[in-house]
Parts: sequence; C-alpha cells; structure tokens
Amino acid sequence: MSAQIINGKDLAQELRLEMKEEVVKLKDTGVNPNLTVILVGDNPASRSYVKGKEKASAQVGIQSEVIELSSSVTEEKLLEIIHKLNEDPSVHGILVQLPLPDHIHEQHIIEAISPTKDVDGFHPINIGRMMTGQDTFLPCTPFGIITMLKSKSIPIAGKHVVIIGRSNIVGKPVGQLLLNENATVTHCHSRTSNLKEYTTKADILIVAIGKPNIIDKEYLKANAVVIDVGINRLDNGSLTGDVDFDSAASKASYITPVPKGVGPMTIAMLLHNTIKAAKGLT
Ligand SMILES: Nc1nc2c(c(=O)[nH]1)N[C@@H](CN(C=O)c1ccc(C(=O)N[C@@H](CCC(=O)O)C(=O)O)cc1)CN2
Repeated sequence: MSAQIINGKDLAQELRLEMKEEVVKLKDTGVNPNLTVILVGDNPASRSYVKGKEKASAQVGIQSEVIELSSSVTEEKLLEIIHKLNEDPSVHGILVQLPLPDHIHEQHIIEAISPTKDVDGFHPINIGRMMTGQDTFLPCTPFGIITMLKSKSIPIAGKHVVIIGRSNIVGKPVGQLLLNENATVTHCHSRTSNLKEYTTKADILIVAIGKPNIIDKEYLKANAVVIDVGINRLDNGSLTGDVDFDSAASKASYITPVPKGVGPMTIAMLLHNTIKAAKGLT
C-alpha cells in the first residue's frame, strides 16, 4: 500500500475538541446551542446515525433533542412540528433524518425548515447561496470532504475532480463546492458510458454510488486522491465503501477508509453548522 490514509474519525475528534471550546465561549454569552433532530420510522441505520449525532453533540456541549415519530405519521403532522420548531427561539438547528417514508414528500419537508435553522444545508435558499459562493450552511458530507482535503493541504485549485454520483445531498453539492475552490469538475453517474475514460483522468476522484467495492485501481490515475463516500453493509454485517480499498490504495496518493472516513466528518460538520446557527450567522 502506498497511499496515505485520511482518517475522518481522528479529524472529527480534533474538530470536536475545538468546537467544545467555542461552545463554552458561546454559553458565556448566554447562548445555549440546541440541535433538534426528527427521526421518522425505525430504519436501523437512520437510528444509529441519529444516536451518533446525539453523542457528538453531547461531546461538544450542544444540547440535542430527538423527536421520534412513527413511520405512519402524516406529512401534515410533520410540517406542523417543523413550523413549531421554526418559531421556537431556543432551537437553533433543525434536522430531519433522511430517508423519509415514501408517502412523505422529502422536498416539502426540506423547504419547510427555516433557512436560518437548516443545519443540513439542504434548503434551496442555502443551496442557492452556496452556488453563488455566499456564506451559508454547507451540506455536511460535501463540507466534510472539503475539510478532509484541506486538512492534508491537498491542492484543489486547477485540479481535475471527477465525481461519481449525482445525489442532492452529496454528488451535486460537492461538485459545486469544489468548483467554488477553482477545481475543474466532471460529474459521472449511472448513465455515464465508459466511466473509466473519465475516472482515469481524475486528480481527485469522489465516489458516491452505493455499490460495494466497484472502483479499483484500474479506474485510477497514478497518485490520485480517492474519497470514498459509500457506506455499504455486507451480509456478514461488516461495512465497506464503494472503493476496493486495498487495490486503490496501491495506486492512490491519499485515500479515505470506510468506516472512519467521510461518515464521521458528516456529523462533525453538522455540529459546526449548529454552532454557526446558534451564533445567528445566516
Ligand atoms: N438529514 C440527513 N440525512 C442523512 C444525511 C445527512 O447528512 N442529513 N446523511 C446520511 C447519513 N448520515 C448522517 O445523517 C451519516 C452516515 C454515516 C455516518 C458515519 O459516521 N458512518 C460511520 C459508520 C457507521 C456505522 O457503523 O454504520 C463511518 O463511516 O465510519 C454518519 C452520518 C443519510 N441521511
């Protein structure tokens, strides 16, 4: 293996220590940061991510509340709860854990959250601000990826970044953030023909497909930086990314592991956004 590992778990821990001090200062000014998370249904992965958010919040001194709702809750009821939270001055950040049950229109829910409390950075107003390079809440996973690259002083400006995946929460916004950093960005997706033609030209390859181990060293340019956003649970219960780690690590210069890569950074950036919301910065 030649690649250096970018360990998101360790970096997230460092960031939490810095944020803990920031929260102490904020509390001295009388502001008690609060994150309210809404969990609908009993998807075990969602439940475990929400637990991770509660634990990380407690570590930095952010007060967190979880509102648990049955999978049969109506969209109307969920909207009513969000409207109440929007009006509650003690709540700084609101997050609805995704995915939602099929009968609830995800976009209606995202758009109901006040943009000033949208610590996920998913509201169209915040997405628009991000696109135009304004200060706003950045979507947590893309923000985490940029923070990981910067933590290793990996050059972004002028580099060719190839992203595989075009979801609203990862693929599209990470491309925009990298464009804001002056990278040249190519988006690939399930309908891209001859994927390798693109990926082998990438200085930085970001993989967010949701298929275990499908990207190996044959898809890489020598010394590429590989960011694996995939989290796939195998039948034996273990977690693996979208990238065949050992194969890719033999050719890459830097690589993120799964677990302990991008995932923990998603939660760290959520805490960052919550502190920003508590400071009233948007
Ligand atoms: N409202 C949101 N919903 C979802 C988001 C989001 O940012 N906002 N992202 C994902 C899930 N997610 C956070 O919510 C998330 C995923 C993974 C991790 C993480 O730390 N993963 C660990 C492994 C954990 C495990 O053992 O399962 C790792 O990669 O090391 C944190 C958060 C979808 N929904």
